[in-house]
Amino acid sequence: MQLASQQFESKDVKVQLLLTGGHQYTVYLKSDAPVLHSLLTTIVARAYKQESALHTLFQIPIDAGHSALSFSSDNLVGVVTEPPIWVEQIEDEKQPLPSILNSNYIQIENFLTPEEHERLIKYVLDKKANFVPTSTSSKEKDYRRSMVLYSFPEFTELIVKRIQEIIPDVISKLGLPSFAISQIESQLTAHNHGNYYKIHNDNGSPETATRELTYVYYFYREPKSFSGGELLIYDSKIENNFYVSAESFQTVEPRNNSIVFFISRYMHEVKPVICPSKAFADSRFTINGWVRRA
Ligand SMILES: O=C(O)CCC(=O)C(=O)O
Ligand SMILES: [Fe+2]
Repeated sequence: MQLASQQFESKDVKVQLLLTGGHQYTVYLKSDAPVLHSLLTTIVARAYKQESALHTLFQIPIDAGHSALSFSSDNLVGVVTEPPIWVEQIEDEKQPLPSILNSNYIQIENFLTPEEHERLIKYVLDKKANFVPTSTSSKEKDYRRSMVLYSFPEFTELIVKRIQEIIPDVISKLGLPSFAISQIESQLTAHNHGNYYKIHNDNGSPETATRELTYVYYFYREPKSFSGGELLIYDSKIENNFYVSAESFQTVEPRNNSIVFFISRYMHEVKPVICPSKAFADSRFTINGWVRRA
């Protein structure tokens, strides 16, 4: 806060000081006297509840300098000036906007060997008939559209083993304190034309509360026959002492044979996939799941 008193020539001002307890004193000050400026500043500071500005000792000469009027700024309630002195309040530069915490994620390329990747593609094409439509825990309609394969034992073990190998490094790169892992869950999804998953987090229900990290391994047949399907991970901001999702986000490209890790409580969404052929084999595939803490 600043104070801008009008620019005027120095002249005598009759100043009535209103103090706590109903005390009043009248003093005469020059309009450009620093003490007059301090008196007015104190009133403005009180209006803005700036406690730090409210602990000044005022000492004002009275009786032509034969006496001194001393009081603490805490006791100053008001100031009457004659002629009037209007105080213009200039607010400081705008309060900084609530700080945005950029979401942190890591994406690791070439997660599986080319042979494993190829075997996996063959495998999902074989299992097409076992995929079922996805749902969400809230069962909300039109919130999520994709297909999922819940059982794929031939690959679960491989994926979980690979994740276990790198997880300490992932946790440290994400800047998280290490935690004891109880379980690594996995599912296999296919997003085809028009499929998506609207904004959600992965640990918002009692059954999912121990999910600490989400991972998504992306794979598809080359040449790539879809576009879209980006994963948006929303940043956070503090509102009323709570972390809430911000409007800004990080965009993750679902790159073939890459795996992404992020904190399960982050809000995220999958943008609609455009897959002109609509062929299952051209889908955006994932093996994704969650690392649970003990
Ligand atoms: O497919 C993705 O990129 C993310 C999927 C997802 O958010 C989920 O299954 O919870
Ligand atoms: Fe998710």
